[in-house]
Amino acid sequence: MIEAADLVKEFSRPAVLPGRLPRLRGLFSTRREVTRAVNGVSFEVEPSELVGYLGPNGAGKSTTIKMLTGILQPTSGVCRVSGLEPAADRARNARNIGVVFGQRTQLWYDLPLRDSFEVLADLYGLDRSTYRRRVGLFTELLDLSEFLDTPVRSLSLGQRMRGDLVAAMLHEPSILFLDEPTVGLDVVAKARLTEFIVETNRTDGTTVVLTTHDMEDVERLCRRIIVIDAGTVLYDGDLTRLRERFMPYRFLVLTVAERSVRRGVEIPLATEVGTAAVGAVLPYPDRCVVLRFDPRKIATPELIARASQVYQVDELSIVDPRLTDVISQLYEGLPT
Ligand SMILES: Nc1ncnc2c1ncn2[C@@H]1O[C@H](COP(=O)(O)OP(=O)(O)OP(=O)(O)O)[C@@H](O)[C@H]1O
Repeated sequence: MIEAADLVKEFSRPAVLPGRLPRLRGLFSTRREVTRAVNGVSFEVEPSELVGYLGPNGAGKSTTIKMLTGILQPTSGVCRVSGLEPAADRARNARNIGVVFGQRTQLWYDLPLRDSFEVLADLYGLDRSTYRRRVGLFTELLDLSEFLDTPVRSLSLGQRMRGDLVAAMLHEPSILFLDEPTVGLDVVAKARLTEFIVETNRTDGTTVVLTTHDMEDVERLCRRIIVIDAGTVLYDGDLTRLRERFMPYRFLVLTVAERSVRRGVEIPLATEVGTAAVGAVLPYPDRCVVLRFDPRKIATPELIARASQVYQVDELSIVDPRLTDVISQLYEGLPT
């Protein structure tokens, strides 16, 4: 469905010259500085996949998305989306894809939301019955009825994002590119949006490429992630396997009756760590014991049984390392 093969994008701009009045001198210089934003990225996305495209600031995520949507022409390499070359076949590509850039809107600020949808429906040549069916469906799923007639400039960020999603999906695209769709949204708005994305992917089989810094979104939505840094792919695969490779342990979090119930018994294959390692997970940190263990070396029930011999346990839970920490580890290239 989507194919990127050795994709490269360079940006070139006039060099900043040293010395006095650099900007003025730059006007008369032919020297240019080149930034290689995407540096040989290759991947494939199958129909109906929901893939997270992750990376730190400036990694080249948006630049990749812009090449796949036809906004930018690659410097070299090839990309194909539903068999089309996006930059060369922009109009046809636009019929197959929906795009949301969270930082920008494709709606018209002065028009009520409904009128923006009408304009887009005309642009896509949707017949009236399809248009009505789609807007009806989205109005219900995303709860738009209260603000359909409100000018876009007066919408809250969450309402505007919901409007942008509908705008991207009116023409029933088979592929959705979402570039930070939940940035700045509160938890309720975020949950509504992510549910909608999951539902669209599941029921319509829409292929989704999602760029985000929000690891909660990633955990909720994606089984597969592609991680890039400095324009190069660092990891492409299953989220579970990423955890296994970079942080192959889990935490057993215990609330104990008293901190002093140790009876000098060792718990092999588990290390006691501070709550900071898993975040403050319990309301009584002074009675909280956190054991780090490798589930490949000791089965969780066995560890729990052993821990119960050492501590008088009131409550327990198993916590995985935070995805943020796993990804940071990946950026640093330090498998444990
Ligand atoms: N139009 C442009 N002209 C020059 N350099 C650019 C341009 N667009 C992006 N870049 C540079 O390319 C690199 C990658 O930028 P890009 O926006 O793709 O990163 P990103 O991974 O989406 O980052 P973020 O998470 O901050 O949005 C950065 O160094 C950026 O400064």
